[in-house]
Amino acid sequence: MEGLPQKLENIFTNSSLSQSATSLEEQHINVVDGANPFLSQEELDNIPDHQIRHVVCGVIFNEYGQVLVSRRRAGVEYANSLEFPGGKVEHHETHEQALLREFEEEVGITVANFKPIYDQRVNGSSEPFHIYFYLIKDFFGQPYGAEGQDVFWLNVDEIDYNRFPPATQLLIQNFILTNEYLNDIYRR
Ligand SMILES: Nc1nc2c([nH]c(=O)n2[C@H]2C[C@H](O)[C@@H](COP(=O)(O)OP(=O)(O)OP(=O)(O)O)O2)c(=O)[nH]1
Ligand SMILES: [Mg+2]
Repeated sequence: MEGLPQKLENIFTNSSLSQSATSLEEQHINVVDGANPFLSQEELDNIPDHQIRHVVCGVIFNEYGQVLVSRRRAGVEYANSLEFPGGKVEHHETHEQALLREFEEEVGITVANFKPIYDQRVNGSSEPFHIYFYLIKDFFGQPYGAEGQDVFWLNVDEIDYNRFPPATQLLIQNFILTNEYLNDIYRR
């Protein structure tokens, strides 16, 4: 793990999974009841790429190996759950442009140098979406809750993945807590 900051190296070698998942209700995460019918994974996969909404989210580490997290506000899908900053890609945008815009709008920083980590199609409450998570290797500025939301740096060993939406739980379990893969990406 040459080249990685010491703390980040520890994260990638010492992580373990001990918690078991609890339901969203038990976690007090509000799943909005929508009219969207539940689609099987096969049905989700059969939606043409240009007909499904794209969502991009960014995972950023600081020099202490902490990860940037914000809290979703009341009244939105997955209200009060934690999230990685990001949002919906607009029609004219690339994923990179959307990440740049979302990070400026939501946490007031300029981001650069993106590496894809993981993506998944999801049954949203109002429409299906395809969510893409990127590792963001560079950023400029000090993050803050630019939309009035809580934003904070979290030690990776303090992440409770139950507090995130389901797609993000999978990302955390498979690519952040147990991680050789992310380390590989980080070095590329
Ligand atoms: N930002 C973010 N969204 C996530 C995560 N996990 C997850 O399932 N989502 C879902 C929640 C939403 O249904 C969807 C889009 O995110 P969003 O609500 O942030 O979209 P946005 O910033 O464009 O917000 P808006 O303009 O629609 O209000 O992605 C995550 O880790 N971060
Ligand atoms: Mg957002």
